[in-house]
Amino acid sequence: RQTGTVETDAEKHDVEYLTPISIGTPPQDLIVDFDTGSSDLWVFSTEMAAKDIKGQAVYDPNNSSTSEKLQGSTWQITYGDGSSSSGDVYLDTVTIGNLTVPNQAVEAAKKVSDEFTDDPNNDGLLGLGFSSINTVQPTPQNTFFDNVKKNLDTPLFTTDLKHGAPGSYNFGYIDPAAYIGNISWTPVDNSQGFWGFTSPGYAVGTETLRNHSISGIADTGTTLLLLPKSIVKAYYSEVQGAQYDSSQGGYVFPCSPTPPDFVFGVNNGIVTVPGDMVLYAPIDSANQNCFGGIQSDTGIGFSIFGDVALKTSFVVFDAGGLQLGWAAK
Ligand SMILES: CC1CCN(C(=N)N)CC1
Ligand SMILES: CC1CCN(C(=N)N)CC1
Repeated sequence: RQTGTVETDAEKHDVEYLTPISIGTPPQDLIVDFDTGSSDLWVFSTEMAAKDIKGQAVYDPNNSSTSEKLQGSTWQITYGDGSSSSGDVYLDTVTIGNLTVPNQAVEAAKKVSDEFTDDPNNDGLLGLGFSSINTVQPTPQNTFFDNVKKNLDTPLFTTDLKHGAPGSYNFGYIDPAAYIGNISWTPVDNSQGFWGFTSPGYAVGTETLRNHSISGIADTGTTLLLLPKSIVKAYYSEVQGAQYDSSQGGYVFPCSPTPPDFVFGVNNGIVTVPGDMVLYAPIDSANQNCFGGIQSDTGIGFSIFGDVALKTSFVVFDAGGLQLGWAAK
């Protein structure tokens, strides 16, 4: 049985976290977005039109002695922000850190939308959601984690995303040095293929927790913390000068003073999002006004505990116990 670890690094404003992987023989190195909110491993490839590739590394199945085309299989995925990609499928060796899966479904892109073409540092996505929402047709394929978990000491992975510093994804073990205090555990609802859970409530600043069920998903592929409109309104009502700015598509507020912390419950524990993490990014060159890291989940159907929430914590994605563990660090 094994364990593994790989370092992940944030793009500007922690908009996404990029992690190196190797595909094929000899190994082809790509840097991809590990995404617990989806379940396809897809990469830029030599099958794409040259105009759609602007700086990304590509996977060339013809340059891998271990690639094997999954005849007749295709994939197509659209993400929450409207971006999309599609293509065909190979089985090939995929290595993350010291962990290798010999026959991983590698979804080679033939087409990607502009959001991906215009993101030169991102060579694809590695889904860490449940394989039930893999988009390969006619036969959905397993995620890397689903394929590797039988070889792990225990079937879990952990995230330790950080603000403006390298973080890590660990597989098969819980690193006691990576967190402080106790881990708060809560059951996972994977019925929609996500790492879903229900938080019992929230608080603004130092007030006591308000009882308010918040059902959402732990999602490394979403940048912000997207919550019910009523909670977002309650939070920004306590931020001086905060207002909904339709041109920006969300709440903005003066970058100073630092806004209050946002706290959400996890079972009988709490997770604190420090006010300075809610200061997501300046919207003007004078850095006067900032776009909020907490925004509304309207239209999605559930909340999304994205990177703004995850980077405050050490989080255990436990497929064995079907539970999420949140700890401070
Ligand atoms: C429900 C949505 C959450 C954001 N997405 C994602 N991380 N892949 C898409 C699905
Ligand atoms: C979950 C995915 C959403 C779309 N992405 C993007 N536009 N770069 C990547 C992450």
